[in-house]
Amino acid sequence: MLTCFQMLLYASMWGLAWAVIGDERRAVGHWLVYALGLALGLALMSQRPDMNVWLTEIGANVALLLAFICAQRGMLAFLRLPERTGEMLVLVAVTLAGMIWLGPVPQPRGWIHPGYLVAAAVGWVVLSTTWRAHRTLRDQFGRTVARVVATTNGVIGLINWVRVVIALVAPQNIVPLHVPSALNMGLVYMTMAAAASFNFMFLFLIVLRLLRRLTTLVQRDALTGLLNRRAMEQLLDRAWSRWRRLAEPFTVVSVDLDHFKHINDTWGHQAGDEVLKAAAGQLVAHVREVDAVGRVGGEEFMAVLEACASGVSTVAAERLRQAVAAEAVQVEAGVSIAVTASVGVATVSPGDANVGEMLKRADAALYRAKREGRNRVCTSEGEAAP
Ligand SMILES: Nc1nc2c(ncn2[C@@H]2O[C@H](COP(=O)(O)OP(=O)(O)OP(=O)(O)O)[C@@H](O)[C@H]2O)c(=O)[nH]1
Repeated sequence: MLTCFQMLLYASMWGLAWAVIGDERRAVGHWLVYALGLALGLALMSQRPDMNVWLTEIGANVALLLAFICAQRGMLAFLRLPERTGEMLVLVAVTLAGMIWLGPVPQPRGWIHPGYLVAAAVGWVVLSTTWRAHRTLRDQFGRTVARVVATTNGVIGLINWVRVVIALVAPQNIVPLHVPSALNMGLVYMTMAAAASFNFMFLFLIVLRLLRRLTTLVQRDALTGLLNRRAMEQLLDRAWSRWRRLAEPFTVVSVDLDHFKHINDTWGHQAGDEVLKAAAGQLVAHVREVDAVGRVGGEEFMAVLEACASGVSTVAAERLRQAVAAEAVQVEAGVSIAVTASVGVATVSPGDANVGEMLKRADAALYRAKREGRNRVCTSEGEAAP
């Protein structure tokens, strides 16, 4: 009954989550049914041998099997993996047929008991799903999380298979689940611990995913996926601190697309958006991994080049200008347009009192590039040949 109460607590937790977390409703719905199904199955089992034997034997076992299937389908839904519906339907049909054929057996006679049929099926569902989900879990949440889930699920699956093995090799040790025995108590505690771990782990993963989404919303530009102005400012502050402490130079490259208003006016806003995305892709593809690229205004981008002194900064900026100019963007079927960009470069210098002064120098260089004919790189010290 204690385990049943624990499951009802999880059910209320998932019920609450279902009401407030829109994006993960499918997975959360599965876990709500899982906790309710487990609570129902355990409640029915605890009524043995007083209640109807079909309900407490077959009914309870069916509830448990469906509950575990829901738990695993929830995991697959959460990871956006196929939910194996056909496979599960076959499994339920075969197990149900087997249980009905065996009929309710209130006093287990060795392995001849519907409960062991269900235990074998549950073990398979849990372990095979864990196997399938492991790599995706590791890719999305890292090794540690994947290991914790594999261990938790592994324990749940193995508990079920161990029950079947004990029933097969030492049937004399088996006493009905509602009768307290060392084996049964061990099973109950292990099940409680594994269930707690499973439920809290996935609640934690939902929160983690929401946090990641929020971070992305706060730091990324929705159109291009690049860092936004706020994220670039934070990044510049960190680069500035490194410069002050370690004298590690860095360079700011301001990139502004030329005549972008004309592109919008001629081909429409959507075509303009495509041009912005293409330029963003080109910029990201042409900086080093340690560098960062952001969209800091309508058609204005910025690259922060780490550990980059003035000698190489012009070469890097020129590479970015050429990369934008090299990409013809398709704005209509059969119509591609060339886009150019003006670029201003400033490398941090001992004369800068703060990062703002450095940015002003980069902006001044950019305006000079515009004034002097566009599609060129200007540095804050002097113009570089395009
Ligand atoms: N499609 C699209 N256009 C945008 C977006 N943000 C800003 N713009 C447009 O970008 C244009 C910028 O125009 P201007 O500042 O005159 O710059 P420009 O036409 O590139 O001229 P120069 O910089 O002098 O070469 C404006 O028409 C804005 O409406 C956006 O997210 N999508």
